[in-house]
Amino acid sequence: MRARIIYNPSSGREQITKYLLDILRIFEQAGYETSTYETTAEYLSASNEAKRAAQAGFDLIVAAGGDGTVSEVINGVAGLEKRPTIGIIPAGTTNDYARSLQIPRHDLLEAARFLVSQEAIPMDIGKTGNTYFMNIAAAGHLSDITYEAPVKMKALFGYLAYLIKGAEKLPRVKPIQMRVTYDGGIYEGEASMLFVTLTNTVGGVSPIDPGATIGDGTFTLFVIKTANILDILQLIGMLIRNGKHCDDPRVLYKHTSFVKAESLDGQRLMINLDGEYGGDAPIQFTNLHHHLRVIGNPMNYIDSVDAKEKKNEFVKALEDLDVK
Ligand SMILES: Nc1ncnc2c1ncn2[C@@H]1O[C@H](COP(=O)(O)OP(=O)(O)OP(=O)(O)O)[C@@H](O)[C@H]1O
Repeated sequence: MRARIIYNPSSGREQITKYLLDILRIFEQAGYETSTYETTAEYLSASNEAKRAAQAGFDLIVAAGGDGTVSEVINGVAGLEKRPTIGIIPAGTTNDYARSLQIPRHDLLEAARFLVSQEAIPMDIGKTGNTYFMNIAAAGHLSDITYEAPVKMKALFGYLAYLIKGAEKLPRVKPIQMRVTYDGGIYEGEASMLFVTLTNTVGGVSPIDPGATIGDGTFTLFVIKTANILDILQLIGMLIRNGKHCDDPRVLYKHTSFVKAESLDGQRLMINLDGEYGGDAPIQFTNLHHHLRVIGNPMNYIDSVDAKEKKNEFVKALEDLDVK
């Protein structure tokens, strides 16, 4: 068995290089003939190397970095006929995907030991055009906000902090007349944003969808029909407190294997794929069922202590704003 570790030396707190020899030792001792590749700032360096290594016959490709590196590695191999198993050493700042797979996130060596001791499981990924996403596609005003917000606000908790702190100052969010097509239905009407999710943790908030079964071939689709900031904050409160947002009449909530989103009134509908700009609507997302084998355990997600603390902070911030 051969493993290729693609690591981003600049991810997170730049710790990965320090632990690299120990990580190599863990993989070698587990029976992998292991080599490493250091990514560069050059566009798609992790992607290109992942593709090359897959074509060279590596059995396992480990993305050691943040969500950006993981996304690049997955995009490098997802279009190939023969795809290696993917492992993740979470060395970034948010590490959403690793969180949803329950990979240890606070100790790089523990993550490496986890990878050599756990099974790979088949995961669904999303496809739009020639781009793949593993966690979330978002569209609408919330993604507009992301581009103005500082980099660290990429994650959902960042969005929330931004929304909550700036609630009074935010420009009025104008609804967009949208058509959203999904398995067996069409929503046509006003909406401010939509989310298409594959895992149950986004920006550290989980579960996004208490009714989701990870890897069942469907996305969870949320269309937020309201553009009123107070309504949106209330929905966020429900998401954090009890998951009741799924049943709220201001939300369209579906499980579907494809989604098509269109803007009907000429307003720009920007798409964000796993935290990066991913083009404009009209756009179609397709769920590729069990397309990649990824090491981890996406079931039975339990909030970590830090997730609980963050949730409490947000509930408090919402209460301070008098959002019930
Ligand atoms: N050697 C390098 N020097 C500088 N930047 C790099 C290098 N290698 C990769 N990059 C850049 O790092 C970015 C990806 O970072 P990544 O997501 O892995 O870490 P992060 O931003 O710290 O974590 P997170 O996404 O979890 O916040 C890409 O934009 C990529 O071009």
